[in-house]
Amino acid sequence: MKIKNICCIGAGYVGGPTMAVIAQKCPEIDITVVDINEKRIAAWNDENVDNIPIYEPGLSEIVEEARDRNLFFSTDIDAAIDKADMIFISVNTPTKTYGIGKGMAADLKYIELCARQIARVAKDDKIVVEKSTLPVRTAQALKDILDNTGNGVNYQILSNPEFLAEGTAVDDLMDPDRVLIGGDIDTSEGEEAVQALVDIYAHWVPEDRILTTNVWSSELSKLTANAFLAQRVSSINAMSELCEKTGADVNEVSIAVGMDSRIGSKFLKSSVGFGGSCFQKDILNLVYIAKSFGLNEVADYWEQVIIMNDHQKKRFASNIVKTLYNTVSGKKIAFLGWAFKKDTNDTRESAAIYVADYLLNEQAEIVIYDPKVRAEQIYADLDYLNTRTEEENRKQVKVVNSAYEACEEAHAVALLTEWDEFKELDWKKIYESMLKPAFLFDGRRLLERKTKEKIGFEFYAIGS
Ligand SMILES: NC(=O)C1=CN([C@@H]2O[C@H](COP(=O)(O)OP(=O)(O)OC[C@H]3O[C@@H](n4cnc5c(N)ncnc54)[C@H](O)[C@@H]3O)[C@@H](O)[C@H]2O)C=CC1
Ligand SMILES: O=C(O)[C@H]1O[C@H](OP(=O)(O)OP(=O)(O)OC[C@H]2O[C@@H](n3ccc(=O)[nH]c3=O)[C@H](O)[C@@H]2O)[C@H](O)[C@@H](O)[C@@H]1O
Repeated sequence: MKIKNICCIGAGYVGGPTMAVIAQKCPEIDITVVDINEKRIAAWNDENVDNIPIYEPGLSEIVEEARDRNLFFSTDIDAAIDKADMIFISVNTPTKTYGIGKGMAADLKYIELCARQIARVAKDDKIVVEKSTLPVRTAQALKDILDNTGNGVNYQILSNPEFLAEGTAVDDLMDPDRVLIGGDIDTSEGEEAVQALVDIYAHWVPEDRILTTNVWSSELSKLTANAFLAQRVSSINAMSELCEKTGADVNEVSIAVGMDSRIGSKFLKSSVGFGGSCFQKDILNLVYIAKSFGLNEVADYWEQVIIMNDHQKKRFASNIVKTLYNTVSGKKIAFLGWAFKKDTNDTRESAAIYVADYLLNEQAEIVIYDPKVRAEQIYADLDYLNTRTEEENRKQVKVVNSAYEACEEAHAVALLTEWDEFKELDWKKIYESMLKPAFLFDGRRLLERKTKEKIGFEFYAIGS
């Protein structure tokens, strides 16, 4: 079966870049990415390609090449569904904030709305692809909704989880470690649907890296991969606290441990804590699923990854207060970085938000600089926590356009995101503009201790 038209529901961090790359690699397929968010679609269509809503190195060039050739962004969801042979669902699946499973389970209302819309609109057979990260067995629920419309349309449901990381989305999509496709491989229709998706990826991914499994293995592998990755960060962060007490250095420990080929060197960088839209939500979801099967030990095991991460963020913030003579009330703290990692404008669950909230509770004044995050986003992140009024957040927090401006007359600088440009700053100039003693807290192990101490900073870095 040859796919001619694809519709992707959800023009976010996954839907946008993923479809842009498929469009570039498969010029014979027409791809329409749709969303209910009109502003987002307008931004994807912005004449100036630098204004597309998601910042990812290399993405704007690809969008520029494929847009209006075989890549389209639209709010006309019905039309795109009607035309498509294959429909990707790439909508958000946040943690539930209400009802049963509140604070843990994945909220599947957006997924269900998509399924109902497809069921209402579709007139001919469709392959529906789960691109969003979903609890294991969600495909069954999708199938129930789609099959019960009684309009004679046949659906094949595939699971094709996305493993891209933000900041490297384009590279990850161009050269993935693996592409995972789960389908109903016991039937010939299922096999045919799986093959249709394999054929798309095979335009640029070597076939030995395209893995096909049953649907449940595919759904569960995505949650497992994120849990394992986050667990590595929590594991090294747990060691960072022990390093600080013993004179060991977490970077040295990480290199020594990572050289064991059974352990591997990647994802062992100690930090102020992992952020991002997915690690926490996906682990909470895993914990919820385990509990719902009565697997309490399994649930507790994975929950500890989150507990450790919360501890790391809190410990970084409380260390700032302790070091600044047990009070930051009325003191100016400069924040370098707000995004949850470098090379992205995404701030979801960024450690910086929680460190700021802690310090604001201690009545600090915070001045923030991030090269890619806008002031409205920073205020929205703080307001979302509901810890204080919007007016108070605006009074206590300022957002500025340069690192130097942020640090001027600050009592302390906290480095929260590992942007490369922070390494190149004129740290002597920063030191001179600060109040003394000038404290520098490196939450990312980005800066070299020796040179900063030589300048005169009181220097603290995670894990040393
Ligand atoms: N952000 C990431 O790096 C990764 C995310 N994922 C998963 O991919 C999924 C999507 O994540 P993101 O792209 O980050 O989310 P996002 O929030 O950036 O984008 C989702 C989009 O779906 C739209 N949407 C929601 N309901 C809709 C509906 N009924 N009809 C049309 N549009 C609708 C929203 O308006 C939004 O623009 C999630 O399940 C996430 O766990 C997987 C791998 C990486
Ligand atoms: O499902 C998802 O959303 C994605 O989640 C992560 O990608 P992402 O969150 O974009 O970014 P990561 O590079 O994984 O970083 C996550 C957080 O962990 C932190 N981190 C990462 C690695 C490390 O060694 N130390 C560390 O503190 C980062 O600073 C960041 O805050 C996974 O890496 C992707 O494979 C997955 O597709």
